Amino acid sequence: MPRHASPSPETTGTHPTESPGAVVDPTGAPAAAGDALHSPGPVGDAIVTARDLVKVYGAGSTAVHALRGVDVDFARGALTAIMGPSGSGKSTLMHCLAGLDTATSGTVTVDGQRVSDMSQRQLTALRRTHIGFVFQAYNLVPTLTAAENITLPMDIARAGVDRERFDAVVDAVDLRDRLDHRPSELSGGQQQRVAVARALVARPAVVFADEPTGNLDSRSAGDLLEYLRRSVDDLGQTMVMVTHDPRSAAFADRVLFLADGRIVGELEQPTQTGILDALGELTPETER
Ligand SMILES: Nc1ncnc2c1ncn2[C@@H]1O[C@H](COP(=O)(O)OP(=O)(O)OP(=O)(O)O)[C@@H](O)[C@H]1O
Repeated sequence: MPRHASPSPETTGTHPTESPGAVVDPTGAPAAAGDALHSPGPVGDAIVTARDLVKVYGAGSTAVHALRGVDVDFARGALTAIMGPSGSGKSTLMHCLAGLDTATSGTVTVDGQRVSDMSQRQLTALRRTHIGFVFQAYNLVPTLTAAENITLPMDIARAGVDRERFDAVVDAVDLRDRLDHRPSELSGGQQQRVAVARALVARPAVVFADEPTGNLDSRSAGDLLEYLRRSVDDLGQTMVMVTHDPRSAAFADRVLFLADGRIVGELEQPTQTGILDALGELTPETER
């Protein structure tokens, strides 16, 4: 769902800060910003879904209820941000959606495949073929060039590299003139762009990004977010990004808010101001 025809200045994200995104109510009608957060409604053409997802770490009196029955859909070809206070369950949700962790109960479906029923072996195959990952640390191999790092997962899997896709991805993240460089010859932002290209090149159904700009300075972070946005708009890539940063989240089509293991609301077409207002509603005054 391309909607950012021309990226706006990096300092404000792609949405104007002056007009907050609307908080969506359960009937689907946009409500005025500042209203209480409401549960998200259904999403058409969802590529990732979770139903009544529960994750409990430990047992008995020390049990931690990280997810308390999450129902959520992620739309195909959209960039969705997940936000919420520390400990609200963002990483746990992402790990369960991506097959990196197993939920205690509930179901996860990725691209028509029921992740929650899979064996470890099937999960490994799913992650390799259907899911791309971008983490805070770039995790590049220092002895390989940018091009070799991008195709490494496919080389390991002995899968042929689709040159057309490779070119489209390299252009989307603007790495054409850096392909022969090793990571030590690249800036942090360029290294993360290599990591993004590596995540995208196998045409995954969905890319999960965990604080992808966490190691970058403000300018490089803004650039990276533009490239992530372009990957969604130009390549139709579905992307889910966990972030603490309202500026990063403002690049998304939709922001989901977690609190205490539950999805407590969402913003569509979010702005930084709308996100800050929503976070203010969720975060106890003592933690602000
Ligand atoms: N392996 C684990 N064992 C026990 N408890 C865990 C484990 N992983 C996470 N938790 C707990 O589950 C809850 C949710 O953690 P999670 O990391 O998903 O939150 P988060 O929203 O990603 O937090 P942050 O923003 O600080 O990264 C927290 O109370 C956390 O302490």
